[in-house]
Amino acid sequence: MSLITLVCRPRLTLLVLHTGFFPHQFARYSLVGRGPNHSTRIGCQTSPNSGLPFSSTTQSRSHQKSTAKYHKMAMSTSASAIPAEEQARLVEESKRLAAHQAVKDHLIPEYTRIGIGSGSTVVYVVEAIAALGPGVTAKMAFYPTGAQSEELIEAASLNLQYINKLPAGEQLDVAFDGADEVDDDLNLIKGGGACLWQEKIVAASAKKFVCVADFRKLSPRLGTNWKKGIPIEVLPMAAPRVLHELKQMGSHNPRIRPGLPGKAGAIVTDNGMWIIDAPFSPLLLPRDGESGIQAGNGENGVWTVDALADRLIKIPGVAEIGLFYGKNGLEVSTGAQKPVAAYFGMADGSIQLKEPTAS
Ligand SMILES: O=C[C@H](O)[C@H](O)[C@H](O)COP(=O)(O)O
Repeated sequence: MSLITLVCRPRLTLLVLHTGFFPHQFARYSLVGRGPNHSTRIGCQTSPNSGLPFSSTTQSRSHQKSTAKYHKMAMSTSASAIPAEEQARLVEESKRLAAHQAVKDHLIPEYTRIGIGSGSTVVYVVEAIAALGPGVTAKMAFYPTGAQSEELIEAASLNLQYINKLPAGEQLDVAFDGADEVDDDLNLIKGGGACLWQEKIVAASAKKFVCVADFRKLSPRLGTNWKKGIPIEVLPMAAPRVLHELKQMGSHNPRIRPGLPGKAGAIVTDNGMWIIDAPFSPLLLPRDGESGIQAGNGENGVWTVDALADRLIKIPGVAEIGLFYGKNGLEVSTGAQKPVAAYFGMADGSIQLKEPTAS
């Protein structure tokens, strides 16, 4: 890979790179800085993402200038214009591109403890790590977030270790994971593949959590592109009363996720729980509440991410929720749920990187 251009401004850095993944075109790598005011046991599955549109044209105003390229890409890849096979290929290449760049940027050879998330994008994270060879990886231990990532680690002949063996008070150096949707504040929806509880434990155990995704996951607000609802891991015996409470909170048609076609009845997670998918109207960002607008506390079904997450986790019977919110690892030394960086492979072969900026 050869660096062609490097431009740095206070909140915007643009790197233009060639990559080997898209030999037919230049792959661009853009870093978008954000201002504070911008806008049968099935266990973990690879998330089908059928609820996502192939292309997304939604971006906050503050991102319009820096993501003009993104709009161009989205228009040129409308679902009707591109055959399904080509769409699938572009999505897979986008995932691979994001994953390889994230590993290149964040897997420092001196690291010894690495968290590996779940889903179809993480497959390329493991691919990129394995490609580094035993000379780099032999002294590293890899911590899975469920049965699927455990298999990925073993299949790549990487050293498997478990989070319950992490000495108290110590942290992973980095954790990589996918997401179903990522908003302007780097809040995430996760759990589309029925993994979320172990993912949250591993992400919160890492000094830095890095998210990898394809362009369909990029969204100004959670619930804009991902319409299936917020995945909530629940104790099976509590499911009926959790459903009732979710409806009272304004969720539109929350449902227990079925295990079909693989399993009749409810899907069962790696932790023996069920998943409820609870759709809400697109969630506001915390600043909407702070700006004096009377919204975000559930009145008329309108929630901010933080208010909804705080409320959901308190429902008796809820084990964990698929909202990753609050602080990131740059803001707190332990327990952060939000990523310090999110890499999006774009359909035109570029990479968009979202990072928090100091306020
Ligand atoms: O439950 C699944 C996990 O949260 C995944 O990380 C998430 O669904 C994204 O999966 P994928 O990379 O397959 O889109």
